[in-house]
Amino acid sequence: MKLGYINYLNCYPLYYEMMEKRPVSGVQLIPGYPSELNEMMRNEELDISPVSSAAYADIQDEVMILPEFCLGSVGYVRSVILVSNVPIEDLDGKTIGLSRASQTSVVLLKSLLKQYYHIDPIYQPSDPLPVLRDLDAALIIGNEAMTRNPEAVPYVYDLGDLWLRKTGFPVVFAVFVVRKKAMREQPETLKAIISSYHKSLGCLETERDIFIRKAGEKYPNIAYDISTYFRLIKYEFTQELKDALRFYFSVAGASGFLRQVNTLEFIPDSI
Ligand SMILES: C=C(O[C@@H]1C=C(C(=O)O)C=C[C@H]1O)C(=O)O
Repeated sequence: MKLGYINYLNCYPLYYEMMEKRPVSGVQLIPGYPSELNEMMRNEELDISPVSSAAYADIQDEVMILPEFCLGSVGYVRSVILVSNVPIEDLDGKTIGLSRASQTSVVLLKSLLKQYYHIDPIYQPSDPLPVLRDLDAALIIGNEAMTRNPEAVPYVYDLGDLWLRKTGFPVVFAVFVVRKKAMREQPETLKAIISSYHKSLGCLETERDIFIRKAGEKYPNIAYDISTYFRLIKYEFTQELKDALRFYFSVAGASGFLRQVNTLEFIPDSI
């Protein structure tokens, strides 16, 4: 089975067990930016992967969602930010760079600015770590949002925090999906991956110090406290986060930024 891995600190807690301790037999790990994994999932090059929640709208007919895991935040997340040379209210008609690594946060930012700020900026794709000199503002996600950046920026907005304050909802940035075909053909491998994710999250509690140290060794450029970050990211796909995801899809669908998602299709208990 080909299993995607978001090559960011945020995904590490679910993969610690299989990357640092016991590989899951029959599984080939494919690392990438979220947008790359989204694309590979669309092209049937991956069987199971975290994907941007926004990408689920495109592939909803071919996949099912793992009901227990997600990458989310209730408010402040730290790794999804809008950096800007002007206050957010003044971005009408201004140019905003959008990290090519992202899909969920791109749609989230566009929905927020359209529906809640009533402003209409010019968007352009940008490198994951953009040069702000050529832009008025930029959306940055993942590790790139947490590396020490020598460029001083007057305004930094945390999009998890902003979304909660404007809408009252948390954010689910990524969901874990499996192709229906792979689920039918290799249920045992799927179960082994799910079990490894559970064990991994268990290790985050039982051997926290070594876990955090290894995460820091894998991603040495992170400028923030990793232990705190692993508390900000929500890995358990709670009912509150499922409702938040439905809300996100309703806003993004109504804004015309995503295909409508009417139901979240989860894998059955009896795989
Ligand atoms: C919290 C994050 O969530 C992410 C944001 C994503 C997106 O915007 O499409 C996708 C996966 C996650 O990596 C982050 O990148 O820091």
